[in-house]
Amino acid sequence: MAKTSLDKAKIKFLLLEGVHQSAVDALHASGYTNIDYYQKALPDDELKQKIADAHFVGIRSRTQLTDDVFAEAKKLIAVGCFCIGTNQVDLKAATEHGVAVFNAPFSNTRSVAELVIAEAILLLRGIAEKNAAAHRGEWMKTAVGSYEIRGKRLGIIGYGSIGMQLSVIAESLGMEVCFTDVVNKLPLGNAVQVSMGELLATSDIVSLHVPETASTQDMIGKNEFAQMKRGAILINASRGTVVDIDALCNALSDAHLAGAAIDVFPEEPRSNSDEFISPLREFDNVFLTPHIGGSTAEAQQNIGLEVADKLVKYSDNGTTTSSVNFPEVALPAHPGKHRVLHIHRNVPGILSAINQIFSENNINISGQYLQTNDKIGYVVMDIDQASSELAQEKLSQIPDTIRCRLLF
Ligand SMILES: NC(=O)C1=CN([C@@H]2O[C@H](COP(=O)(O)OP(=O)(O)OC[C@H]3O[C@@H](n4cnc5c(N)ncnc54)[C@H](O)[C@@H]3O)[C@@H](O)[C@H]2O)C=CC1
Ligand SMILES: O=C(O)C(=O)COP(=O)(O)O
Repeated sequence: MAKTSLDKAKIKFLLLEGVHQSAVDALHASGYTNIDYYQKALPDDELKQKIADAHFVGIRSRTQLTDDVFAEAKKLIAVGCFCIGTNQVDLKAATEHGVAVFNAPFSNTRSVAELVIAEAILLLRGIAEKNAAAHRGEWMKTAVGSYEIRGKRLGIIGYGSIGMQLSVIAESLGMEVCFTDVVNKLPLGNAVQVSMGELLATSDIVSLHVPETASTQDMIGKNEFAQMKRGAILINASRGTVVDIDALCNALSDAHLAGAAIDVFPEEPRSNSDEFISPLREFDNVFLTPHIGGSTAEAQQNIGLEVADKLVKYSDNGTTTSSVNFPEVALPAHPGKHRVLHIHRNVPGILSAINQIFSENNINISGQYLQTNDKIGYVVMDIDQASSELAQEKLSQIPDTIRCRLLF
């Protein structure tokens, strides 16, 4: 088991939102036992209080890590998003505080795609409505407005990991697939890339798979609904901010849309004991699911293992592979040596300042690794034990240093 300069029992992990047990087990197996675990997202003031002495925090999509929260998190080394989206984290603030952020970019992709396909089939058969009616004692046996998905056109907005997975499954069921994306993408199978206008005007089902960004805010509103075919359906398992909910309610009230499946909302309850409030509750022909697109046993277990592993590697030896905000460095073990990790703003002259300190103090470097992105530089040096504290002290004084850690 790798040793760290700080006693592992003192390295505190704050895990929120019911992160899967596999993460806890993986941390324990690597010697990290100081785990503060919560099933729900914490209110802002409690979050600030709990994060103040945490070295690592694990969250899912609900917890907002803002600049204010990072300002309180004086000891924080890394954030693990146990999900795909990282929009809930102020990545700029994380970077400026020298905090590496990791996520699980693929582990729940399949779960989301399967849910979307299931919803597409059920919505084209009017099952949401018929099911709700049956629960009230009504018998809606009719073929009117019921269709197979075979031969129907699926329009995917955002052809990334989930959009592409969905595309393949949909084609295997006999659907025709078109998609739109800000980037030119290699279409899988017979899918075709089209403009947003063409996608909206020709698709029987429109499914959203974009991240939450400024460009996707309210991307589907009144104008977009007006361009959709009468009787089409909308599926949103991306982020709540992507759809204008009032405009969606109007499109449903006017029966312009035949139905919808919405998994994500602009405001989501913090825990299962809080009420879910939405104007969509009145529509029988809308599947409302509590942000569970990625919530399957398979996905959650894999995410737990994947993100815990990334946090452990970063804590044990400084590896940042697949970090979403840090330069990526895959580091070998450093037996018998101390490892200095220097995170700095990416301005000219830092590497030469570092090397000058080593040369002036006669410190031999047995391994040096450097990677930068547009914001920060990450330099890792393996040196003799006798010089490591001096090196850390001197390196910390270099202007534009964000953080300097020592591992052994
Ligand atoms: N409901 C749930 O439980 C889950 C929701 N998600 C959400 O799904 C999103 C997508 O996930 P992935 O497919 O893995 O992400 P991805 O990053 O692989 O794909 C996103 C795609 O959207 C495209 N895109 C970005 N801005 C766009 C715009 N303005 N117009 C058109 N295309 C645009 C990108 O170029 C990319 O191809 C995540 O960011 C997350 O918010 C992810 C997992 C579970
Ligand atoms: O992976 C994502 O981006 C999701 O939206 C899933 O979020 P969750 O972990 O279920 O809160």
